[in-house]
This record gives sequence, C-alpha cells and structure tokens, in this order.
Amino acid sequence: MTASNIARTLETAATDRPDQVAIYAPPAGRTPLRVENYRTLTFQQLHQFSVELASGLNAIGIRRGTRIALMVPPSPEFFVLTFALFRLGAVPVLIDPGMGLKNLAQCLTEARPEVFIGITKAHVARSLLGWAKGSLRQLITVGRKLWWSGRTYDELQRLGQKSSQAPMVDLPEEETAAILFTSGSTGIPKGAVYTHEIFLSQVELLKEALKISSGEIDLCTFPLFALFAPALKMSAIIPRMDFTRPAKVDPQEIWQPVELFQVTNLFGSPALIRRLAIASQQAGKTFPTLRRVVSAGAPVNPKILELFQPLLAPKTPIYTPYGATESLPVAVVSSQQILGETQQKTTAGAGICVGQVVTGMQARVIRLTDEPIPVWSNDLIRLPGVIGEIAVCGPVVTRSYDARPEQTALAKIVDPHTGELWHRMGDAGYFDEQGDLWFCGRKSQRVELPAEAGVPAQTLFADQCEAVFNGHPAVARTALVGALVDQRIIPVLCVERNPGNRTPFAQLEEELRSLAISSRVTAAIEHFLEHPAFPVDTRHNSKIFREKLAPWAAKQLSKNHRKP
Ligand SMILES: Nc1ncnc2c1ncn2[C@@H]1O[C@H](COP(=O)(O)OP(=O)(O)OP(=O)(O)O)[C@@H](O)[C@H]1O
Repeated sequence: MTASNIARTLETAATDRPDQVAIYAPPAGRTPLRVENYRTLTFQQLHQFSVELASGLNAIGIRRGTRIALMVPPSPEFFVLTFALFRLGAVPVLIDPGMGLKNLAQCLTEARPEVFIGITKAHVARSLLGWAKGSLRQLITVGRKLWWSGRTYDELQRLGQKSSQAPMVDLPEEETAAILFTSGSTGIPKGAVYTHEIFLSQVELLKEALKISSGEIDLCTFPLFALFAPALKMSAIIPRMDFTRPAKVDPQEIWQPVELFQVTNLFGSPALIRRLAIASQQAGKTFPTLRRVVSAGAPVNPKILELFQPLLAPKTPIYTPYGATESLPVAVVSSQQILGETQQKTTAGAGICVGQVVTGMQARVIRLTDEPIPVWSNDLIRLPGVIGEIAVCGPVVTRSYDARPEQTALAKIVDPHTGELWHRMGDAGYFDEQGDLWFCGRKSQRVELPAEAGVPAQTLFADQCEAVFNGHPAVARTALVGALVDQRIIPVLCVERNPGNRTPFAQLEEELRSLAISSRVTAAIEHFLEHPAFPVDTRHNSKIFREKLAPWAAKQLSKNHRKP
C-alpha cells in the first residue's frame, strides 16, 4: 500500500526550479497589463508560503481529514492555500460559486465542512444565506473580514511564520484528499471523492496525453485545471476575468497576457474558446507562441476548431480531452484528426469523435440501462459500432460520491475477478473499428421514440443529432429535446442562431428540415423552434440544460397547435 501527497510535486518543483515564476497574478481593475504590474511567486516562494500557511492552519487545529469549503478564485492565495491544505492532509471541498444558490446551499450542507475559507464576497453570501451552518466551526477570510468571526489569511500566514513547520502528511491510497463537485448539468451536482493517488495519476496522464513539458507557460482560464500547472512545473498566468462566466471573457484579457508572456499552453472551456476564436478572427489576432490549446468539459463544435486552427502556428494541436469530474482524462483527440477525418462523419450523424483512450486507462461500451449494475461481466460489452454507455477503469477513476450512496451505486461497477472498479460515464457512445471512441450524448438526455404506425422504436442521442445541424452557417448551436405533448414524446430541435443572422426562421426551418432527412439518425425530427439563448452550466458555460428546454418546447408546441 503506497501513501502519497500531491503537494510533493510542488516540493520537487521548488527544488528543481526554485527561481522559475510559478504564479503571475494580474493587477486589479483597469491597470495596464505590463509584466512589472503582475504580482509573482516563484516555485520556491509558493512552496515556502504554503509550508508557512500550513503551520498557521495547523496551529488553529486544521488537521488530516478536516473538511474545508474553499471559495477562493484563482489567485496566489488560492494556490498557497490549496497546497497548504494538501500538505496537512486536510480535505478541500471545491465548489463552483456559479452553480446557483440553491445547489450551493445543498452541496455545502452535504459536504459537512468544518471550516469555510473564502474571499469577502463568499463570506457575505455564506453569512446571509446560512450555508453549512450545522457543520462549520471555523471561518477564514481571504481579504477583508467584515461582521463574522474567525481569522484572516494574513493572520494565519504570520502565525505560521512563528510556529514550527507543518510536516507533509502522506495519505494512504484510499483516504480522501479532496471533494470536487460535478457541474450539475444533469441534476444536482455530486461530490466526487479524490485521493492523492488520483491527482498524481492525472498529472502523469495529462502530461503524456497532451505532451506538456516542464517550464511551459500556462494561461489557465479554468480554475480546477489551474491547480495542475505547478504540479506540471508550468508557470501559471492568471487571467483577469470572471471565472464563473468564461463565455463572457474580454478577448483583450487573453490576447495581452499571451503576447506578454509568450504563453505556450491555453486551457479553456468550449464557450471561452468559441468567443476567443470568433473575436480573434475578426480582429486578425494570431497566437504564434501557443504549442497547444486544450478545451474540455463539453463537446467542441468543429466549426470553432476550423476558425481557431489557422490562427495558430502550423500543426499546433487543439486538444479536446474527454472525461468527467469523476474520471479525467479518458480519451484525447486533436483538431488535426477532427478537421482532417472525423468532422464530415460528425455532420453526417456519426457522433463526436473523442479519440483514442489515453495510455493507462481502459474504456468499454456497455449495455445502456438506467438501473444500477453492481457486478461487472463481459456480457455487458457492446460490439464496435453499437451505441451503449461508456464505462471507464483506471488510476484516475474516483471510487464514490461523497454522501450519495444511491448515485454511487448507479455509477460504479465492481469486477469481482480483478477487484477493479468501473465508472459509468452517463454518456452514450461507441467504438469504431479503428478503436476511436465516439460520444453521442448524455444518457439521461436521450429521446426514446416508441414504435408507431409501422415505424420501429428509435432512440435519439442529443449531441449526435445536433451535430447534423450545427454545421449550418446560420446556427450557433442546437439542442434536441423530447417534448411531452398530449402524452406523446415529440423530438424537437431548439435552435440558437448566430448573432446578427437575419434569415426568416421559416426559411431556416426548411433548410434544417432538409438536413434532418439527409441522415438516418435525424429523420424523425420534424419540429424546429427558435430559442434566444440556451440555459447552460456555469462552470463551462457550454453544457446545454436540455432538461429545462424540454418543458419550454412542449409549451411552444401546444401553443402552436392551438393557433387557428
Ligand atoms: N471532449 C468532450 N467531448 C464531449 N463531451 C465531453 C467532453 N468532455 C466532457 N464532456 C461531457 O462532460 C461530462 C462531464 O462533465 P462534468 O464532470 O463537468 O459534470 P457533469 O457530468 O456535466 O455534471 P453532472 O454529472 O452533475 O450532470 C462528460 O460526461 C461528457 O458528457
């Protein structure tokens, strides 16, 4: 049995590259983005501050296993805190502030944190809304403390400088290192239980799959991924943006630091990449220093890859790793493969190619069911070409959800022969003959049409169908939903248009209808509705809440019916 701690990666970075800048934090407000206006921490300083803070935290009773709700956006304090907590073996609970107040309250109650560490704004919300009242016993404020009790980050740092050092606590393989919440795109977010072993494996798998080298410069627009920069010995440039609204990022705030620091790695959600691609193309901006762009969390429209690719140096890949909070990475594909080979199949209704399974992980496509599957058996496996649920196994698979035995039972399968644990991704997909994995849509968002008047029963998968229409120049994105009208499920395609598109919807509808009948998978779609702006998740601003669109579509259809 091995014991480990992800904070050891920072210790190594501090020894190997003490003077390399680990964090560049931008100046606030409208201060010009010049190198001298950035606050910096070298690896040595980041390590030293995290050890000091760990001593301060230790001095006020924060120990191995203490659960800590952490609501601090990417900043030097965020990095120092996270590594300090890991060092102590304490358990940070990472929750997106943008998941909505109701979800936040529930997730915080469920996670039972004893300590709340947050910026002033987070504490104001906590205090007014009574988050985790039942479990909290200590409060730590990053920034100005107002009417609540507790310590500040600065006080703890000073306390830590006077206290004795806090030793690194290596945790055994099965002990919880952190709780990371899913985006909640198909229901209430669930807390995936991470171990240090999982974090360490993620670092290794991502490094290899994305070919990342030490010493690279990372502009990270996605908070959870930001944590990997120090572990991969990359310098992290913090962008000036609202991390809960990646789709609204000001492109200047990306262009400037990329140029200033010769950034080599850019990570962003599909919504951010979309905004950046469109704005950069319009402004004639290029990105010659980038060695790769990484976009994860939701499918990326090939149209956006097509737009972004010519702005990068020749052969620079845009990777779209496939995975989930519960297991990342699973598979990786590059824009070269998508644009060169798979895009046409995607527009013809084949689904979205997510590529080859990364080294170290296994994936299988299994029988599609909404029931728990407690025990693994090879009979579950579907043949290549047959759509089922994607199940994965390997060192980055989380074993359970925190405090949610029912969800855990629905998502995990144990192999009694090998003792391995399989995670059900909740995604529908298939393998092709070349061993590439294809994603067709969320399992829970499938639309099942019963056999009717001689037409056999059919299941429609959202992303697979939508891709047939998403290539249309007037379309920004589409969402397939099953609308319940007069006890019948009717497949409806909701359409969000490109801004500025003025084609009368009746004409666009006709064009979409011809696309629908061009593919076997979409032929059953006969209803098209224009929607001004889809509801989407906050973390990536990319996952469409089709569950919310379905009742809306049903209402629209009923209204249209009633019209004389
Ligand atoms: N490269 C990709 N291509 C297509 N879909 C992707 C890709 N990467 C991630 N996804 C989608 O995102 C999902 C994982 O998202 P995440 O872990 O953020 O939470 P979630 O599953 O959306 O949340 P919840 O389980 O609470 O509904 C995957 O299961 C898949 O549906």
